Amino acid sequence: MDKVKESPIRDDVKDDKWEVYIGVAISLFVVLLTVIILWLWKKHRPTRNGVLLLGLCDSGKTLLFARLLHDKFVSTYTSARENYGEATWNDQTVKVVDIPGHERLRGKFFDQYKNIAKSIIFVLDSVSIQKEVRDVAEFLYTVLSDSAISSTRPSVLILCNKQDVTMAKGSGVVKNLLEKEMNLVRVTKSSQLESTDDSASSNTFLGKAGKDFEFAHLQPLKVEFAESYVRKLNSEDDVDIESVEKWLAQVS
Ligand SMILES: Nc1nc2c(ncn2[C@@H]2O[C@H](COP(=O)(O)OP(=O)(O)OP(=O)(O)O)[C@@H](O)[C@H]2O)c(=O)[nH]1
Repeated sequence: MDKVKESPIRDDVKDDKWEVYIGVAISLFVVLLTVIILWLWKKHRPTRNGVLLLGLCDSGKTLLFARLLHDKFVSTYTSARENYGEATWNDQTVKVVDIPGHERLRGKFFDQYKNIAKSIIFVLDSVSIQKEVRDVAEFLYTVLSDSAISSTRPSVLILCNKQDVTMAKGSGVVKNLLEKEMNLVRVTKSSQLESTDDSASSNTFLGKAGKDFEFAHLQPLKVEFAESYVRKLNSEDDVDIESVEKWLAQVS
């Protein structure tokens, strides 16, 4: 009887099959690993649904916070820590954080919450703005030039508060005052950076080099201005925060 000769190709075919199986298994493993890594990254990534209330001491942040969240007047004192609460605008639940204005505290709390900022309300006292313009501009410059802010670009509202007081400056005047002062602050900050050769600085240059500072030059970071009062001198329950509520509904 003739012996059936085994084809030498058979082993090669078997080997090829195994290679295909191993290839498919490796591909599946890589896909699965990618899905797991993406899922873990998404789970641990901070959700940007925060509204940060920033500004100097006594600008009215805590009163605004109480109005927005509880629709009531509260007696306030200089905040030593943040106030935190949740509110809903446009069917979106957002975290509202009132950051203390004190110079020694605001940096720490801003750093803690800046990564969740979807929007920032920078509250200022429109009565004392002329006197405080340097401090306001310096803090505002620090906030807007922070690398976390320039990369995530939250919507920014500069709220000219205390409009119930006759001496209060309107938002147009405040904007002009701030643009002039931001120009000076930018020169100081830039020369400070040059003299320290701080190449690791996390702050960005604001506006257009060689041109006077304008908020419009910060695009695509959008900075808007509005007016409000969260109480009247002799009437705690007379408020006007319509501009803020409209803006929040727009940006939430
Ligand atoms: N007339 C008037 N007074 C205001 C207004 N908003 C706040 N105030 C008063 O300003 C003072 C400071 O208000 P707060 O809300 O505590 O200020 P803040 O910005 O939270 O201050 P810090 O906690 O120190 O950062 C309080 O006496 C308020 O009653 C306003 O719109 N009009």
